Order: sequence, then C-alpha cells, then structure tokens
Amino acid sequence: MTAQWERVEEYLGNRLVQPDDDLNAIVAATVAAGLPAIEVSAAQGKFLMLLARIAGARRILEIGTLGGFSTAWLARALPDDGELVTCEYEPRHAEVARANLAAAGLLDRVSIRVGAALDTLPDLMDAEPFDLFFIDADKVNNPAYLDWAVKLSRPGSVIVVDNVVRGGSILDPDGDEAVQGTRAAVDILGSHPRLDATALQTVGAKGWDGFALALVL
Ligand SMILES: C[S@@+](CC[C@H](N)C(=O)[O-])C[C@H]1O[C@@H](n2cnc3c(N)ncnc32)[C@H](O)[C@@H]1O
Ligand SMILES: [Mg+2]
Repeated sequence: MTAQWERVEEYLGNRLVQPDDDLNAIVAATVAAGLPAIEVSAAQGKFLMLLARIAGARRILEIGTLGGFSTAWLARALPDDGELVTCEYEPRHAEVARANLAAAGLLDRVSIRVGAALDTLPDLMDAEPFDLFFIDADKVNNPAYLDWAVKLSRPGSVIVVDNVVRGGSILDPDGDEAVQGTRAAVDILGSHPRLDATALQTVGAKGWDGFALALVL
C-alpha cells in the first residue's frame, strides 16, 4: 500500500502545484534517458522556486543538475535578465539537462558547467555574488560546497542543502560517506560565523529526508 505521506503529497500537489507540461516532460525525458530518479519532487521544486522568488534571486548557483528538473523550477523564479549556473559532473547528465532546458525554453538563462564542481566552482570567483544556492550533488563534498557557497555569496544570500536527513541515517556517526559529508555540513551550518541555519525534515514521494536552509550574514 502507498504510504499515507505519499497520498498526502499527491493531495497537496493536486491542489497547489499546477500541471505543467514542460516540467513533466523533463521528468519523463530524464527517466527515458536512463538517469536515476533522484530529482526533487514537484512540490519541493515549487518550494525552491517560491523561495528564490521570496529572496528576489537574480543569480542562482546549483550544484548537481541531473536532468535539470530542480534547475528548471529555479530558473523560472528568475527575472528575464537573471542567470542560473548549474554544475554537473556527468557529461551525459549535462547533455540530457541541456536538451530538457532547451525544450522548456529556459536555456537562455541557464549555463551548465560540466565537470567536478570542485574544479569548476573556482572559475566563478570573479563573477557577481549569487543570491541563492542549491547544493544537491555528491554529499561527501557538502562541507566543501558550503565553503564555496559562502565565498560566492553576499550578506543576505540563501543556501539550501538537499537530502540532509537521508531516511534518518544522518544520526549514524559511522554512516557512509554521504552521511559523513552531510553530518560535517550540518556542523558547519551550526557553527559558521557567517551562517544562520535551520533544517526541516520532509516526507513524501521521495521518502523521509530534509532540507537545510541558511542565511548568509
Ligand atoms: C541528486 S542529483 C541532482 C538532482 C537535481 N538537483 C534535481 O533535484 O533535479 C545529483 C547530481 O550531482 C551530480 N554530481 C555528482 N558528483 C558531482 C560532482 N563532483 N560535481 C558536480 N556534480 C556532481 C550527479 O551526477 C547527479 O547528476
Ligand atoms: Mg536531492
């Protein structure tokens, strides 16, 4: 039987997340291309889009593109002259994302940096600061991605780190490298002098997980 939280997500989604052919097509094309179904849910994507709008974000940096689903939600929050940079390690994922974003009419405001994010992020040092960050790649590097986000931010920037609960495995000090990276990131979020942060657990179509949210001081 479907877990009740999945039915609740469907109920809320049906009422709050308008059907959208372009976004549905991104999920379908990502699955069809054989990429893993590890994108945010539609309700979470809309949450990110609203957060970016609330923050008045004009420049967004995403780490972890996959097929471009969260990218598309975030790009839709941008004004016409806004820009989203997204970092993706796998050339094949980047290629699928590029096609998906082009089909959704969003490639004019999105650029995809292909390669390990820790190699491509330094190129952004000379760019204008980013207003919002979405960190959703290899969790082992979450501490380093947080460091980069702070470097590439301004006071008032918003940082979102995805998947910080991991079905509760975040409690395990001997957990796998993704757990270790996420636990270290939570410690940084709680102690960094330039960050004020919290985290929320989520349940739904993607199981039990959570977002961390930080404001750069
Ligand atoms: C969870 S998926 C991203 C999902 C996407 N943000 C969404 O919700 O639609 C994580 C992505 O990070 C990419 N990735 C893994 N290691 C990376 C690295 N070192 N640098 C950049 N991207 C990486 C993976 O190839 C994968 O496409
Ligand atoms: Mg995620």
